[in-house]
Amino acid sequence: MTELPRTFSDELDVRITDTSLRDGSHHKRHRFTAEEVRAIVTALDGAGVPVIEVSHGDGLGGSSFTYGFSATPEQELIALAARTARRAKIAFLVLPGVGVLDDIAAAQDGGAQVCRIATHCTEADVSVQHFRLARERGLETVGFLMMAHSRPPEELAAQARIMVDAGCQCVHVVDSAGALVLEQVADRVAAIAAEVGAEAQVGFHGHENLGVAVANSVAAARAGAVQIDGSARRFGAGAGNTPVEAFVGVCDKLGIRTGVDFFAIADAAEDVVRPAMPQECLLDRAALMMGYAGVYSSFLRHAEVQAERYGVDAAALLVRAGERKLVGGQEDQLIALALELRAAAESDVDGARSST
Ligand SMILES: CC[C@H](O)CC(=O)C(=O)O
Ligand SMILES: [Mn+2]
Repeated sequence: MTELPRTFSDELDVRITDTSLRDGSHHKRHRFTAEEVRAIVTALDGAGVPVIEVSHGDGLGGSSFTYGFSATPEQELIALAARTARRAKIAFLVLPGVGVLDDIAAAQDGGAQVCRIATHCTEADVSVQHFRLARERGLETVGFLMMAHSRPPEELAAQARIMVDAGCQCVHVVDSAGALVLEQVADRVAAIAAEVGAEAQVGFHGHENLGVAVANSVAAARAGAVQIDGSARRFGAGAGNTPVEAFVGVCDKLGIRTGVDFFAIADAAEDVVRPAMPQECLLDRAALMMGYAGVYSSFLRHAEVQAERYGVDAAALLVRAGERKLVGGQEDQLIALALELRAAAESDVDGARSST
């Protein structure tokens, strides 16, 4: 195995960020209560998870008609999480344009320490002022290159360079669609490490839509990623994220040190996180289609709503979204695609009638 860079401490090979209280927000339609956040932070922190991300699923400012309204204001949840955690750092996500600079300042005032800034993987330039502000304010910074399956490694590396020059301290390969498999992850991590590795870390954020999120996360670590995201019980969009408890168990067996207690995180996932989930994150047909066709995992709930409303199949709608290469922020185009599918189905019926 390639030796892992030891950038955090002599005791840690990879640093895990649990994102159930942010990516899980998509699955829960942004309905987290204060009590759930308190209980989950307490359990994850107790298990030794070093970073816990809390935000609306679409990041700061995401509570809206477009993405769905939060049941509890995210800044309240961030401040509550920061007061609750004894050891873990609290992270938040911001998508420039959805969240604004003032939102970053407010999250830090609430006690958050890690600012994660996400852009589509060809649009890193929109994050420059956000990284600058975050660094000026002394926040730790992470950059998310979302939908990373859609561009080749060298293009991602060029985008990573933009983020790092602006102040990003760790660039994540973000497999938003759960569409990457094994060496496709490793190649992307390695290309970014070759470009920015002397100045910044590389990380990986996986989704389970093709059932390989743990394996992908190991591939990322072996290629040089030192920050790995996951969610206890896979609580995330689509089929969910890399299950933290399984990843920790696999790392224990491979001698990759995460600092997380396997038995404690297994208990947290089962006894605390699962009860807060509306249902398990399923690797069902719709989720599989997202991995196969390369669709944003956060589109799943939106596709289900539009499929129901227009009487079309959610999996077929997601495949069409993949063909059209929709990106985050284009959720409303699912309505147009659902109408197209319905019109196609109606003309099939009319055609069948006129030929009988
Ligand atoms: C809409 C933001 C998105 O959920 C960020 C993320 O976790 C991903 O792209 O996978
Ligand atoms: Mn995600």
